[in-house]
Amino acid sequence: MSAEFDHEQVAIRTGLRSDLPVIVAVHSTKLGQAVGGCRLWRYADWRDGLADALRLSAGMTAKCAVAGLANGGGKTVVAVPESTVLDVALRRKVLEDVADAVASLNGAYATGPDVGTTPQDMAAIGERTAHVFCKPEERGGSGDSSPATALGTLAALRAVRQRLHGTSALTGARLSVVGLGSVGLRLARLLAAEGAELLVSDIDPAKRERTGELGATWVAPDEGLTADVDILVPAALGGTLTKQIVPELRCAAIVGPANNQLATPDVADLLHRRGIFWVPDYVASAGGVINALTMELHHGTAHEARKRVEAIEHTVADLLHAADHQQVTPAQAASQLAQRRLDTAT
Ligand SMILES: NC(=O)c1ccc[n+]([C@@H]2O[C@H](COP(=O)([O-])OP(=O)(O)OC[C@H]3O[C@@H](n4cnc5c(N)ncnc54)[C@H](O)[C@@H]3O)[C@@H](O)[C@H]2O)c1
Repeated sequence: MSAEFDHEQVAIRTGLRSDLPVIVAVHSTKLGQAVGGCRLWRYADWRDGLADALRLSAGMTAKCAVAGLANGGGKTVVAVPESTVLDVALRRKVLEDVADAVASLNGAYATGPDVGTTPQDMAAIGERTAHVFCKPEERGGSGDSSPATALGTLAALRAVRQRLHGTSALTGARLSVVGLGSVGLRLARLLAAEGAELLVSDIDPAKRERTGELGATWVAPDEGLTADVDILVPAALGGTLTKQIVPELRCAAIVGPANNQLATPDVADLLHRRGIFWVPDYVASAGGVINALTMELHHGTAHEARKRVEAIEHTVADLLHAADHQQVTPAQAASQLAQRRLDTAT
């Protein structure tokens, strides 16, 4: 993030009902209404929550711009002190405070689920403001974003497979999926159905039961990361790609839905120097947000939403091509594309 303040506005208020700090950062509305999830998380110092809101809202601007969405970036963070017990009653008050903060921005920003919040919480927020997405299907929303995120990651994988082996079919491709949660398991099922050869891993040993249905081989997460495969698919938490792990990697490419995969930004250059394609996580994982925004904020059909999610394949193919052409990393090509789209916005 730049050292200069480059957000359009940041609202920080003490929630009237919850008495907790509610932070809404609107980074950009150049391309359209700013969007970004509501993070309900514990912080030792509320200013760490502010730093998260600033960083994550800027990330949403880039994510929407590269995905070709007519939206900008924003984020809500409710910074819960470590000593506070977040019971059902307090949670309800928090959601009402968030709804009022979002409503006060008069449509500049819409919120959705993030770490610590769910589609049900969005329904509660939706009782006080229309500027919310990913409500449950029975409440008129698009519901759980994991299936669309998995589908979008599959599209990104196709582009990389094409680049590596001249075919977009994943049949016979060797992949290591690290993390069998909501997205990882769905993605592994799609890959297994297409005949990919899968290694799967998770820190939760109970997930091992899934290997049978997937026809996959179970390995420890560390082994999964450094396995000799075509494509590594990080689908757990962030920060797994460290400077130390880069020399150990034996994959040709890394494409996965996990957020913030790089421990530090310079790892993108190290991967590039090792000849490993790394598709930025915010590009590969955009399916969920593309689906929700297309259906809920832009009132498109499920079919249109699916087509836009599948178009991630073209986005990634174009980025790999641009990276080659300009002798830059795919990460640099993605941020250049985002900047171009923002610069040309009217
Ligand atoms: N759910 C979405 O629509 C969505 C959208 C964009 C990005 N993402 C990102 O994708 C990733 C997965 O999301 P999810 O919704 O499936 O989460 P999840 O919590 O359902 O699943 C995460 C899985 O990773 C496992 N895990 C945690 N640490 C691990 C480790 N060190 N090694 C191996 N496994 C580990 C957990 O046991 C769990 O099974 C997250 O980084 C999330 O931020 C998700």
